[in-house]
Amino acid sequence: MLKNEFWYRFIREGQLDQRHIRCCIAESWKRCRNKGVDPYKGTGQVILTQDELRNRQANHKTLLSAFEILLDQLEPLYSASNVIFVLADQEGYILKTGGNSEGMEKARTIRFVEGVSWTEDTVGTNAIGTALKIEEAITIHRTEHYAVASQSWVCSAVPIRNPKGHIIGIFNASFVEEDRNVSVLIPMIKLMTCHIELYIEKQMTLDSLELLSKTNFRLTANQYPYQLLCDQNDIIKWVSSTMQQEANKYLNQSITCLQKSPYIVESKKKVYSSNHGGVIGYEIGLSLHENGISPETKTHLDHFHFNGVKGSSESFKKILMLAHQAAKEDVTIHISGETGTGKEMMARAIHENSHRAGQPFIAINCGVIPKDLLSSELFGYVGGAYTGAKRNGHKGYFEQANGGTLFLDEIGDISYDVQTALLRVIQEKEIIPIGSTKPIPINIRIITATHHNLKTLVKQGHWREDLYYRLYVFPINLPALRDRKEDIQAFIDYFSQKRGWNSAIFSKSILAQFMNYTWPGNIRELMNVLERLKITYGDHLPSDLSLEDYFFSKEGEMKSERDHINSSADSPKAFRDQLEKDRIIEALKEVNGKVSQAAVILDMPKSTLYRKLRKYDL
Ligand SMILES: Nc1ncnc2c1ncn2[C@@H]1O[C@H](COP(=O)(O)OP(=O)(O)OP(=O)(O)O)[C@@H](O)[C@H]1O
Repeated sequence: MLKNEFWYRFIREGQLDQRHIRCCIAESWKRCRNKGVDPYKGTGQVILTQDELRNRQANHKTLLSAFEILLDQLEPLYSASNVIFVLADQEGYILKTGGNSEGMEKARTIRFVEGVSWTEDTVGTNAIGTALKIEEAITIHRTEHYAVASQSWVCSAVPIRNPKGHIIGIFNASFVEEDRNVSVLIPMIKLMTCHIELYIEKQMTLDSLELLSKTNFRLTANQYPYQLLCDQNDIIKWVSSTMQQEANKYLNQSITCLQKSPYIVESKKKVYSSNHGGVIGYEIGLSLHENGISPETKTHLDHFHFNGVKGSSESFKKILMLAHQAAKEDVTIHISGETGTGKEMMARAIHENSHRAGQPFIAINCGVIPKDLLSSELFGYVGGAYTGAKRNGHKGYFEQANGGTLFLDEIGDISYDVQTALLRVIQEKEIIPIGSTKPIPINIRIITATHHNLKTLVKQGHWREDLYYRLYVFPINLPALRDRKEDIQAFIDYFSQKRGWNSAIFSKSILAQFMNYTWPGNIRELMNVLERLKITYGDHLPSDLSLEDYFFSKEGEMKSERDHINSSADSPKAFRDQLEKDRIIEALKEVNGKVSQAAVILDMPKSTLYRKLRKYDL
């Protein structure tokens, strides 16, 4: 049987002789038949306009350069034979052809030329179209082509991939000679394709470097406070200093990640290479959504379960939004904020809204555990590890929290040695209890908190920079109560209701004093003041009562205290401690020294209160 008899049988009768037709060809013919491709046509039919072709070529500048450089080098090869080389894009449009002039002339007769679509759907089974379909290199011999127009050709095509493995084009070699040894064709073209891919990779690195050198772009800087640079593939490569805090979240992510962010893309402008004139990336100008919350996230906020006052202030809504995102992503979180702003409460809420809910949540205040005991408390020890150790050893907090969340409060207070050990645990995801050699795998989310400015501690050399970056992955900065005063009424209602008090008894004058005060002890102090008023007056709160004696500090003193807090890294702790000590004394006085009752008033476990009594020598 003549070779094209198999083709005739399929076209006329739909018969496929599996012994003589390669499987990949049989599959392709079936696809062509299903798509209704006309086997008696098969010359190029779908043709781009000049402008469309120019646009496609501009979008594939690097690919074209690589192809043209290769063509120059292949000149001795094609001048001696009628081979032609074809570059197509990832959609099968021919971007460029080159090679033997006689071969090019023949190619023109079937419209195998620039700007023409050369897919299976348009011209039937062919090397370019079928290679795109099966995502593999393929040679199509003469009558294996579905359409007669191409049946005097032998063509080989290899997909060109970018460094991520995505197909960005096709490199094809075609010729019309009868008796050529085609077995070397595919390896040869694969080698050439490798050259193209290496060239593209090198060029992408150079483009990336050039893009980063353009970070001082001014065009959008005055217009938009937030800016990004993306590479050609829309991957974020640089964020402006106004977004620096969130750099970790966005760098090397696709720009589509902004859809769930508080930012809106306002402008996108091409960045051209000064070297080759092609597009190397985009300048993106951003603005904030109204209230800094994207509409999508806003609808999700209600689903974040928070066991306390959410309030209505925009500042806290933003925090809830961040917490909601953080809860879903299992990232390491650092919560900062003044004393009593609800850092532990937020850490717990994040845990409860995460996939780790139901697993342990362990909260430790690193600041109150004696420095020499902290390591053994965190990492545990085996029996007989050191003098004074428990006989059966001790399970450290890391192990206790395994599977869940470990909240390390006052992380700024830990020693350099503990920092080193902590870094190791984060990197290795295992702990080795003191006195043991056997590592225990650990799978937890770490949330840290501090009133210190960790960055300052790093600058001063007290804190390991590498650990800082490990912990500071997702920062959440809780607002002070004075910055969310619109929530004060909600807090009054909440705490009053919890203690069975009617919040309607607060006169306008008392509420005004609440609103005018600066709340250095934040929510905890507000809770305390309410508690003391309740104990003192019950339901008979005088409407003209002056709260001066109930507030931690008079307004004048308060201001200087706050200035003091802001000016030094160490003083807030002393200030906080004083505040806490005063609270404890007050509570004890009120219940005639009964620790368990004082613990209820102070809203802390009895064991914590005992620890604090020791700490403050009470
Ligand atoms: N949004 C809220 N709704 C109701 N109660 C809250 C809220 N935020 C905090 N509280 C209460 O305020 C008190 C202080 O909160 P928390 O201990 O979480 O603060 P903190 O910032 O961790 O304090 P510190 O820095 O002193 O450790 C707790 O009794 C907590 O229950």
